[in-house]
Amino acid sequence: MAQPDSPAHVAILPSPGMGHLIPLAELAKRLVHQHNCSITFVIPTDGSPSKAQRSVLGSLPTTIRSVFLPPVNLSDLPEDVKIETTISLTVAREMKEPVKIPGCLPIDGGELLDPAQDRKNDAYKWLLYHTKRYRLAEGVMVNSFTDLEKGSSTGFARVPGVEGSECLKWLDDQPHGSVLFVSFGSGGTLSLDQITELALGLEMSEQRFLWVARSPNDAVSNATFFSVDSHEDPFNFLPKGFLERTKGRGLVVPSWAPQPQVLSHGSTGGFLTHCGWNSTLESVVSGVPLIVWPLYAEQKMNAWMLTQDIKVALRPKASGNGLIGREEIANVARGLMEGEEGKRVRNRMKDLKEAAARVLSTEDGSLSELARRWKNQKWN
Ligand SMILES: O=c1ccn([C@@H]2O[C@H](COP(=O)(O)OP(=O)(O)O[C@H]3O[C@H](CO)[C@@H](O)[C@H](O)[C@H]3O)[C@@H](O)[C@H]2O)c(=O)[nH]1
Repeated sequence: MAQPDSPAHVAILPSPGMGHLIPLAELAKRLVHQHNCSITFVIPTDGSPSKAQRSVLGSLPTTIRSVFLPPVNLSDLPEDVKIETTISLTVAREMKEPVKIPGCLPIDGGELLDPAQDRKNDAYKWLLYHTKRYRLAEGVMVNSFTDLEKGSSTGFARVPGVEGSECLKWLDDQPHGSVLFVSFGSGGTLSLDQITELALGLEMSEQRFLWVARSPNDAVSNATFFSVDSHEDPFNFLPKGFLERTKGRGLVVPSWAPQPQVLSHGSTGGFLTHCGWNSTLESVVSGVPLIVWPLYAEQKMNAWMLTQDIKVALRPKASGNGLIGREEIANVARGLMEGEEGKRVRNRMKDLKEAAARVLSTEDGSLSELARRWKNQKWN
């Protein structure tokens, strides 16, 4: 409850999906740094927070706090449920299910340790404070042994560390502007046949590439929207011998890569993207031209704008069976990285990068006005 000259405390409720959390995290940083607001993220979820969510939230200044709402059980929804319904239910429902801690048997909330029971109590805040700091440690010694707590030790080993640095190191060794980054956002998945065509197309193109691969889903194209992680090892679905044949020239990473850092790396020269809006903006900010491959949501509209209006992207065509074939992928990848058409979109992207830098370096008038209104708001 802000007094006229005390800083506003803003609660941000991002709807599910990394593509919604990431821009709000950027907004939160601006509100803290430029307008002295304090921020609490209130995050809905259908399970335990994903690695990617934890990594974004963990990278924020300590003045930005986050609390996770109890996970919602969505298992009784019909199979053909649309993502908009799932998102709405995740934001609206109260959870009565046992808490799912990674690697552990689901446990009734009442059985959790005492300080977790009363959110108003200081002990609860200290519990959150200390547990969040565990991830800062290089390692953790635990007074137990694996056979006693198999599940939880596996879950614990999956907590994110310096993951992602592998691909940045690999990029360091590649020539300037030579690598095509291939990624379908936080939720995008392809069918098995399409994965095969994409892999063989990248191979045929003879371009360098960094591909964030997920296991296939033949039914929907946004199968990892909520969880990011593939359910099965994506490498099991690549064509036989593909990794060996492209070794050195291509790198495949499972499920997630540090995308903004990849896009701003000097070796990255193109981005094959599903056209999520954040991916689009991140590419613009880094001046990286695009190959557009829209999958769901409003991505076709973004692809249209990028190819037809501002003309910073090339678009491969699907064949009669709905698949984008390997030859088409190879041609478009070569076209972007080496062709005349690629040169044209690259130059336009360079101009846009400069325009984006101008916007980022100036004070945002509308945000200042909003912060001023929040600050002066009279609360009942
Ligand atoms: O391996 C990865 C994959 C993604 N990201 C990040 O995740 C975000 C993905 O956002 P976005 O490109 O917008 O894709 P979605 O997560 O699919 O976003 C949803 O929300 C967007 C609006 O916020 C819409 O434009 C999209 O269509 C919708 O799918 C970006 O910041 C990426 O940098 C990574 O860091 N590493």
